[in-house]
Amino acid sequence: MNLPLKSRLLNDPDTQELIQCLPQIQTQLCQSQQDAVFLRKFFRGRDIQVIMKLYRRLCLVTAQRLRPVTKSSVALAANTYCVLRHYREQAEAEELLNLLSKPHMQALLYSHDNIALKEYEPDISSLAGTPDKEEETIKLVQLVKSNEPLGITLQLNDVTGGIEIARILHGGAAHRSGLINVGDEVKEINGITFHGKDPKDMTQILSELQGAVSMKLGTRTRLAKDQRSSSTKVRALFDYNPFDDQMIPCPHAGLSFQKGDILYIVSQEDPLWWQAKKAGETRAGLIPARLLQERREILKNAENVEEESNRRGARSISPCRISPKSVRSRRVRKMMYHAVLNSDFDLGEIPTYEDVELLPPNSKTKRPLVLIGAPKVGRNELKRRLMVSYPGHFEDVVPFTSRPKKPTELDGVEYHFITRDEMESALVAHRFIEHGEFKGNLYGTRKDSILSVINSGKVCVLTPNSQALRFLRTAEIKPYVIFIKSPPFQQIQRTRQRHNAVFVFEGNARPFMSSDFDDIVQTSIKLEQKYCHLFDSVIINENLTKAASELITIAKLAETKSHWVPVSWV
Ligand SMILES: Nc1ncnc2c1ncn2[C@@H]1O[C@H](COP(=O)(O)OP(=O)(O)OP(=O)(O)O)[C@@H](O)[C@H]1O
Repeated sequence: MNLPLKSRLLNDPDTQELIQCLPQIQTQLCQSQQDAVFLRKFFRGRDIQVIMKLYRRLCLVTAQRLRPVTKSSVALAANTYCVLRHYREQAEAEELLNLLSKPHMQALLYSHDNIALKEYEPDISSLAGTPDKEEETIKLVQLVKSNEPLGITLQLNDVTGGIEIARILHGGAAHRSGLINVGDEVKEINGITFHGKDPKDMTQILSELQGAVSMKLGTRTRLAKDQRSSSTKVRALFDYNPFDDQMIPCPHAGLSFQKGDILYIVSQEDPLWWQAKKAGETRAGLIPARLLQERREILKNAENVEEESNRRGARSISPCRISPKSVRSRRVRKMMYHAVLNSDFDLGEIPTYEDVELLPPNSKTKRPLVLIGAPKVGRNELKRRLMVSYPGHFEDVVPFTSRPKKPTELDGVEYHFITRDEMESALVAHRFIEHGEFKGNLYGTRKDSILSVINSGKVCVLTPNSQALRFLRTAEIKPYVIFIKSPPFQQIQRTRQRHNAVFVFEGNARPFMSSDFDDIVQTSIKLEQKYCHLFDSVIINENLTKAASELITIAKLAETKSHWVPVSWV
């Protein structure tokens, strides 16, 4: 049976074949005349004829298409390069290495991969309907990577399984290119597929890439989040090495620093990982944000407190140790608390970052010098030497006491003599930066005594216990803190014995013993561990003359140069 079809469609061999089969189908399948009419109409319909034509075209394209041998010749060449480097002594290998390193060759391979990666199938979507407006676009970015990292970190998108750009580090190669955005999905880099892989593995691969880096990125229509910039400067209160950090998204993107380093925070976009750089550096790196570091420190402190309490159980230490009157000074020495184990201060502090600013020198009000150190390390000896170096320039403060005045003493010279009641009410009003009790009498240093030296235009020199730092480090006082550090055991023993140094306790002087040196060294180590983030300078008190001259130099610098201080002091 012949069906009247338009000649245009009759020329289509597939349609013709189908129509020729119709009588057979009709005989075998159609039970009723009505069904046969329906089938005839269906096959004569325009839609089925277009579909058949399309199908034939697709079959032709598939059969004729030239397929590339590889879609990742750049990666192949890179691998070959790495292998061949070990055979440089062979002329052929050297020649091939030369060839592969030529920019033209690399560009050729890169173009090859680009073409190979494009699927030149017929655009079915244009036949089927309008394309999806939400569909991502692919961009190809080429960067040249030297020894510096690309400056990106990766993260897994749990929904799509893709690996996305989590951060772009300020000043890094990716940032400078201006072509990469946070949220872009990394499809491929140098022919290596990223989708579905572990971001850590891919980060490692990224760090090993050298030379031209070809990135195929999927980018959505949504705008990448702006990287919030920040002009905060902080002093690091802890040491940090990204390669020791299990949590950092990419150790190569991290910035290592040491306690006391000043860091410029360039982005706080991520609540857990900030981007920071050091002074004079252009490239930023990742550092743990304050929030993250605080959490870590709280955990660490909890462990330390437990260890400490176990240790203390074994050897009990008096929390209040009072040192006696010095044979050299007419004033009672005021080491009233054990300097290491008063936990009030320690528990209140979580050393992460301190916001800082540069404080310029002020010729009218000079910053007090605060010498911190282990008992008997030599702070008062150094203070004395400093004060005689420029008579009238430095001044120490006169402490208060509830002890009755002796006939040989003058009020306001050795001490300010006040009653116990007056002393106690001043203590309640927090007027003392440190205080203690010795043989039933109260002794202490008042804050207003320090302020009056500062306001007199002189440089106040203090040797308080380390806990007093908490009350001294205020915008009002702005102390410059110098740690007088003990040298190791053998050196402290040698220098003190050579100098016939005396250990003064409860008014009695005796030579130093081995255990005294051991105490000084150990306490010094503990003090440094606990408070080094508060020190502006450190002097090792080994050779007395040298240490004193260092102190004089530091005192001059403290007075004449700008220094980083807590931002609230400026
Ligand atoms: N570098 C040094 N070399 C030799 N002897 C030193 C040195 N430094 C200090 N001394 C001596 O050590 C002794 C203790 O020093 P000093 O009294 O200054 O200690 P301190 O830290 O002020 O003690 P305290 O904490 O009791 O106030 C003194 O006899 C002092 O002369």
